[in-house]
Amino acid sequence: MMKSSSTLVNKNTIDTIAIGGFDGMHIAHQELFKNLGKNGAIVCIETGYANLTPKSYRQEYTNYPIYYYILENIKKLEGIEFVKLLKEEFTSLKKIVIGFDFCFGKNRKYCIDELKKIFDGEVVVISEIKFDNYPIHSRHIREFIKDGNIQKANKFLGKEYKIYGVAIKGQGLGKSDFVPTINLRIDDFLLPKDGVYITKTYIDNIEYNSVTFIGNRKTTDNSFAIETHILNKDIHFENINISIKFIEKIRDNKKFNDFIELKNQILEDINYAKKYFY
Ligand SMILES: Cc1cc2nc3c(=O)[nH]c(=O)nc-3n(C[C@H](O)[C@H](O)[C@H](O)COP(=O)(O)O)c2cc1C
Ligand SMILES: Nc1ncnc2c1ncn2[C@@H]1O[C@H](COP(=O)(O)OP(=O)(O)O)[C@@H](O)[C@H]1O
Repeated sequence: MMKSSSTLVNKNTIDTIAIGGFDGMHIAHQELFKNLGKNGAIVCIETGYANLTPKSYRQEYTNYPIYYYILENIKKLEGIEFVKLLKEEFTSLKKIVIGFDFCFGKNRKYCIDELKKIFDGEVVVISEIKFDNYPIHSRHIREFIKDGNIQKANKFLGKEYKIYGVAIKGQGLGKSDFVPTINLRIDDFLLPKDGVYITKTYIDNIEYNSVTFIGNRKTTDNSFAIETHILNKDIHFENINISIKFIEKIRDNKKFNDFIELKNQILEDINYAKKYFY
């Protein structure tokens, strides 16, 4: 039932765990982790809809080992059964760190008070963390990203929003008629609103300044594309695994009357991004 992302840590030494979904590994999640001490671990409840840091991508944002429970497998457990499961998994467990709104088990009927009654160790409860008086939650961050409000999403995340994908073949028009681009296929990650963004692109762990287009190529073949143009470099790469960090939205997607108008706009986008970087 449980999958460990860390093979280096002996589970029996873990004395403190933080529990939650932790999609995004945002600022509030990091506040919980500050209470984990030197033998801590993170227990992720996988809901199946995590799309800010899906699957094991959460590990990039913490040095603590992460263990996963599939929600489907544990959601029917009574409180006592869930705590028993945790104690069996982590035989030295003494402390559980949760947020103010943590509930678990059958019909989510067990919350902080019940956990304190059932668990014979310490329960540390973190009160609601806010940014500029606005509560920080993954669902709010998803809305910011869907609105293209990347700067706000990044503030809540405490880092730049990053997605992973693979390079795929494009129309072959970029190089000849516009600017060269890497076309991407992205699975699992939430995509920002259609438009053009200032981004950083990572290939083989090398960071490149870039601009990224997301949307239907209304001016050419109308098909959906995610395309990145690397600034100031003609790159050749073998690795098809690519990641992109979003910094700021430049503009919405648009249909142009002809290729020349689109090319001029792309050159303007590039200049705008260059002003940010250089
Ligand atoms: C910075 C940038 C901005 C773009 N903006 C638009 C746009 O507003 N409307 C559009 O139809 N296509 C836009 N595109 C996509 C171009 O249509 C696309 O790069 C071109 O069709 C080449 O596609 P290919 O790489 O598959 O050959 C943009 C591309 C880049 C790199
Ligand atoms: N803004 C917050 N302040 C304090 N604790 C939080 C906050 N957001 C989440 N938590 C706690 O972090 C853990 C993971 O919560 P989760 O539900 O995955 O986060 P989110 O609410 O962002 O979706 C839970 O124990 C939860 O109570």
